[in-house]
Amino acid sequence: MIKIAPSILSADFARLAEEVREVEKAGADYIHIDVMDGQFVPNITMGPNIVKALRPVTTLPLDVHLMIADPDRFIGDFAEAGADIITVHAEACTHLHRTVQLIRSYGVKAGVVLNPHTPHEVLEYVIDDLDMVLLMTVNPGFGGQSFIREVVPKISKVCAMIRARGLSTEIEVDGGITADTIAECAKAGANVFVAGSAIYNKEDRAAALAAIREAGVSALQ
Ligand SMILES: O=C(CO)[C@H](O)[C@H](O)COP(=O)(O)O
Ligand SMILES: [Fe+2]
Repeated sequence: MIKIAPSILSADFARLAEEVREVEKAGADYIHIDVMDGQFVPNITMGPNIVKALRPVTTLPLDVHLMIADPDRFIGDFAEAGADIITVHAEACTHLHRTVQLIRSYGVKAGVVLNPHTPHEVLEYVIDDLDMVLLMTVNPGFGGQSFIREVVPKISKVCAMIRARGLSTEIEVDGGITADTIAECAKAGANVFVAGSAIYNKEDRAAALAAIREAGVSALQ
């Protein structure tokens, strides 16, 4: 099954509620919220206040991607603001296992994100506790970057790891996902696709979302 998670990073921030409602109406599965701190990544975006403001706007799961150093400091704030899924970068956590347990302690789904250069083996001792693995297909920090194709074999490796253990962990990919790049990710085993600029930079967001989903679905047929 293909799930599409529009990233509001490329939405019009002055009309955020309408922008979220528009993609919900267009059939989005998750709302992807990119949190950047100007330290782990060279950009600053949104905090728990935005998650809290958007919580009553949509019934879709809020998929909160934390690109922040030492995320333990803010996990409680994002959980209380209404996040349904919180993903943290393995590269930003000194005690990744502890951080995963902290997310779960709030009853929130937990995910670990890997940068393009980070090997999948880092998941080995936490995978049993994860609801989601997020594989970056760009270096995090900005929307609208080009897809890094070298990550595709890592999708297959994570998929094999999950299947070997009989888990149902979701595999999300993020960065440069379009109707052209989704197919190879879907074939490799990803099932959740973040798309920011490929949806929000288009005039007809519903058509853009449908085209991306259709390309993913036909890749699996
Ligand atoms: O995490 C991110 C960047 O760090 C964003 O989710 C991602 O880049 C989405 O933007 P686009 O689809 O335009 O690449
Ligand atoms: Fe993201």
